[in-house]
Amino acid sequence: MLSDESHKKNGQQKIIEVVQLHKELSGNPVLNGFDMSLYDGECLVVIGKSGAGKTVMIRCLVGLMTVDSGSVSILGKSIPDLDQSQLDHLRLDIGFLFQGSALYDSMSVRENLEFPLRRLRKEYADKDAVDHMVRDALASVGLEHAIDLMPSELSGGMKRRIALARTLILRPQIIFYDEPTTGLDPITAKEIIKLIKDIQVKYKTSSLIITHDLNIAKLISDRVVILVDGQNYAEGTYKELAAAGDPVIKAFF
Ligand SMILES: Nc1ncnc2c1ncn2[C@@H]1O[C@H](COP(=O)(O)OP(=O)(O)OP(=O)(O)O)[C@@H](O)[C@H]1O
Repeated sequence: MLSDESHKKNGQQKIIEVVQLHKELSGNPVLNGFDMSLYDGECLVVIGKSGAGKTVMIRCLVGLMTVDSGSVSILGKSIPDLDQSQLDHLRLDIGFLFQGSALYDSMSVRENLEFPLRRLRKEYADKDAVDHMVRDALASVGLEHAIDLMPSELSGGMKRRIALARTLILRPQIIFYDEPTTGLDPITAKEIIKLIKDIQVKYKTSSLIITHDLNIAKLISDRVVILVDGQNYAEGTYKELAAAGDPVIKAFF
C-alpha cells in the first residue's frame, strides 16, 4: 500500500496516482504526460473538451487500453504490471457508470442487478442474500418499486439510476463515471448529480467523474482537473478555477 506522507492530503490516502501518462492513437498523442491523483473519499471531476482524451484516460486507468509510458497506480497496484486475472480482481473494487446505461434489455431490473453479483462475486450464491443486496441497492437509488420492471418500461433517468444500483451492488471502493448526465433533462441531471454525492457518502466510495457538465463540478466536486492537450492543465477547487484569470481556464466557465 502507499504509505508515504506525500500520498496523503488532509490525512486522506492517495488511492489513484497517474504520473506522466502517454498514449498515442492513430499517430495522435492523445495523452501527453498526464498527471492526476485521487484521494480516498474524494469526488474528483475531470473536465475537457470533446475529444480531449477523457475516455482514453479512464480506459488506460483500468487497463482496458495499454499505456505507452508513464505510471498508473490504483489502490496500491501498478496497472500496467498486472496480468488479466489480477486486473479482473482489482476491477471488483472499481465501479463503472459509462455513457448510456447499458442495461440488458431482455432482463428485468432484478435480473440486471443480480447478473454482476452472480458472475463476479461468487460468494453471493445464497438467494436471500442476493435478494437483500438487490433491494438495498435499489433503495439507495430510490427505485425499490421498479424491481420487476423491464428496461423498456423505464425513463432515461430511471435507467441511469438502475445502472448506478448495478454498480453499487458490487460494493466498489471507487466509482468511475463517464458523462453521467449526458442526454438527461436539467432537472433529472441534477437529481443524478445529487444521487452521486449521496451514494459517495452512504457507501464511503471515492468518485472520478469525467464530463463536460460544469454543473457536476460546481455542485459536488471536491477538486477539478482540466485536461487540455493531453495534460493536466490546471487543478483546484471549482471556486479557485472559476476565479482564475488564465484564458484557457476561463473558456471552460
Ligand atoms: N481506439 C481509438 N483509435 C484511434 N483514435 C482514438 C481511439 N479512441 C479514441 N481515439 C481518439 O482519441 C481522442 C480522444 O478521445 P476520447 O474519446 O478519449 O475523448 P473524450 O474527451 O472522452 O471526448 P468526449 O467528451 O466527446 O467523449 C479523439 O481524437 C479520438 O478520436
